[in-house]
Amino acid sequence: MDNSKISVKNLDLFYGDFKALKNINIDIKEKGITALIGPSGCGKSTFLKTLNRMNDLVDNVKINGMVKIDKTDIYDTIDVNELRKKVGMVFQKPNPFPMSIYDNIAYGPRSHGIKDKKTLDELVEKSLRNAALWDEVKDRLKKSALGLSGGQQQRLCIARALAVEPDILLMDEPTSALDPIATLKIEELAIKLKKDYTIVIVTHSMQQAGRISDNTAFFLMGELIEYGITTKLFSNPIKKQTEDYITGRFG
Ligand SMILES: Nc1ncnc2c1ncn2[C@@H]1O[C@H](COP(=O)(O)OP(=O)(O)OP(=O)(O)O)[C@@H](O)[C@H]1O
Repeated sequence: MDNSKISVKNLDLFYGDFKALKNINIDIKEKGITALIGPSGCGKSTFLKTLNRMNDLVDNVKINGMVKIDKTDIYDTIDVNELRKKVGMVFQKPNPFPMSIYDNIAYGPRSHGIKDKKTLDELVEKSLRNAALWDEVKDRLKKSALGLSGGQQQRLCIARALAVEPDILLMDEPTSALDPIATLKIEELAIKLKKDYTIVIVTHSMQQAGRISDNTAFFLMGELIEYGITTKLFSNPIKKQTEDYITGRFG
């Protein structure tokens, strides 16, 4: 599809001899939330990491096929640092750096050459506001990020990802370590951010996929079984495997 933000064609991924992704084809439109669901070990995280080449860091990984972002093959022509600036990532466990809240957010922009204090101050405030954290931390910016609650730390990690002004945000089970209230805040935040960003989120929770995503992709044993509009996939799945999974018959 021509207007895809992310276009994946015939993607296979091997860990050594093990084929973890099998001929994945998917087009993801700009903006909105795409949820990746499926039972443990089906390849959701592996697929997510192909979108910013995080698998490059794993030994013995072999990838065939094509991943295009904005029509550029990310395994061919693009500089990995530029790619990771454009495609931010948030992980399962909040992982703030052991430094102040301010420095956590300023870290990315500084590493991309921004030194001016006023510019950094503005970026820090904007990113924290975007991540719905500013009001809670504006009086303690110089305090350690490790003193924040788990939910605040996860929003800090989202703010840190936003600070380098990405287009795409990858989230790998971002609420699995959080309580229900912190989870709700992250979900509300994701819904707000999807107006401006293309978000791809791995979730174990079908309820979460149903609450926040526009489109859902169901994976099973390394294959993409079904992909479509979330409400339709959950109410009227095309494939039997999808129906079995969403009705709790396996997984
Ligand atoms: N670094 C690795 N080396 C070898 N095999 C791996 C590696 N990472 C993942 N795998 C295997 O690839 C398959 C897919 O794993 P992946 O983590 O992508 O699944 P997942 O759907 O995200 O699972 P979960 O929901 O449990 O996180 C699994 O069989 C897993 O054991």
